[in-house]
Amino acid sequence: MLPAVEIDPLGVLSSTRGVVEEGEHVWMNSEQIQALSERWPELIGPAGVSASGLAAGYDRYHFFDGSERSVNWILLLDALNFCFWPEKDQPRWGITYQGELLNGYWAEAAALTRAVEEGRPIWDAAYLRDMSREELALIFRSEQEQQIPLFEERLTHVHEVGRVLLERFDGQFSQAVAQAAGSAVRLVQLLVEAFPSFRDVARYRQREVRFFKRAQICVADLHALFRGQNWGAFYDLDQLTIFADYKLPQVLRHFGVLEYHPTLAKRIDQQEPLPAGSEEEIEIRAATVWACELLRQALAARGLPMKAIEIDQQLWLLSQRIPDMRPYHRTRTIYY
Ligand SMILES: Nc1nc2c(c(CN[C@H]3C=C[C@H](O)[C@@H]3O)cn2[C@@H]2O[C@H](COP(=O)(O)O)[C@@H](O)[C@H]2O)c(=O)[nH]1
Repeated sequence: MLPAVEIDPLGVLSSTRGVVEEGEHVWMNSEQIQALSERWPELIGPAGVSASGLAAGYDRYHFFDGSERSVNWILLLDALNFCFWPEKDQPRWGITYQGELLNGYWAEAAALTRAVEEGRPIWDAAYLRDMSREELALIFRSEQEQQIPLFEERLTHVHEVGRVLLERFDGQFSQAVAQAAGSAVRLVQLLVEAFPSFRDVARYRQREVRFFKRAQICVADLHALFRGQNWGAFYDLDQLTIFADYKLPQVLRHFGVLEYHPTLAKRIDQQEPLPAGSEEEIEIRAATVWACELLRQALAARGLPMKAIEIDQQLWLLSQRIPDMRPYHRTRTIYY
């Protein structure tokens, strides 16, 4: 049985609880959660993330000028922050930035930083609303000739961000942040209500299941890049959950925290596509949310209180450094 959770205003923990309890394809291993909580200090090390919430050195891929332009830039970053992996046996999409070959999320952030440096006003709502296919292709251009996956969906998201910003927030996401009045939960709810592409909600056996991954990470990124100041200041970040992407389940499985039914494990290890909305996909994401909640409780019990978003960041950065993990699940989706 899963423990009770006092506060869950977004309804992510409560809506995923049933999936974890009924799931038949994915399990959590409580001994391995305990073991991971005991290894945590040695794994994460004293460094961990720098005070800014951004791991040292990653700032260079993120445009930041402290103005409302940065607030719009972060919204765009997370409107496009999904699905960077190629078709089976194809090379990954990536870009060369400042002489460094980047792929995945880092390539996305760097491409959007490169765009600003090249004079493309991607922080301007009208420019986003009217962006051409050719312009977006230039923004994500790759020397390796690979096209970023789900290009058309990304163009749709760019237009949506511009249009909704102009319709609802006078072109400035900072106005939405101001309306949230310091509440991360409120801003997540605003994002999900106003921007359809952020409405990361699934259905599992006739029930609604909420993950809100890109809405939650957008708020966490605002907090990190603004170092908790002005548009990055929130009083209830402890009420956010981890962000159910494809790297966290991969690293949790690596530590034996998540276990997959042999049939599912085989499909994932052979990089077979896992349909969006399938029971297996939803069970992987729900178990990821709950495994991190149990890890958070185990860490707190050992005198290591951490927010879910801090556990998320540490696990994700760790997942970027561990070589030769078994593949992550391949669900072609705009949600993560
Ligand atoms: N759960 C969680 N998922 C995260 C992130 C990030 C980057 N954010 C941090 C980076 C710098 C700052 O510290 C930000 O906080 C990207 N992703 C997801 O990973 C996937 C990309 O993986 P790969 O293909 O290997 O690049 C994709 O689903 C993407 O949406 C996170 O932090 N947590």
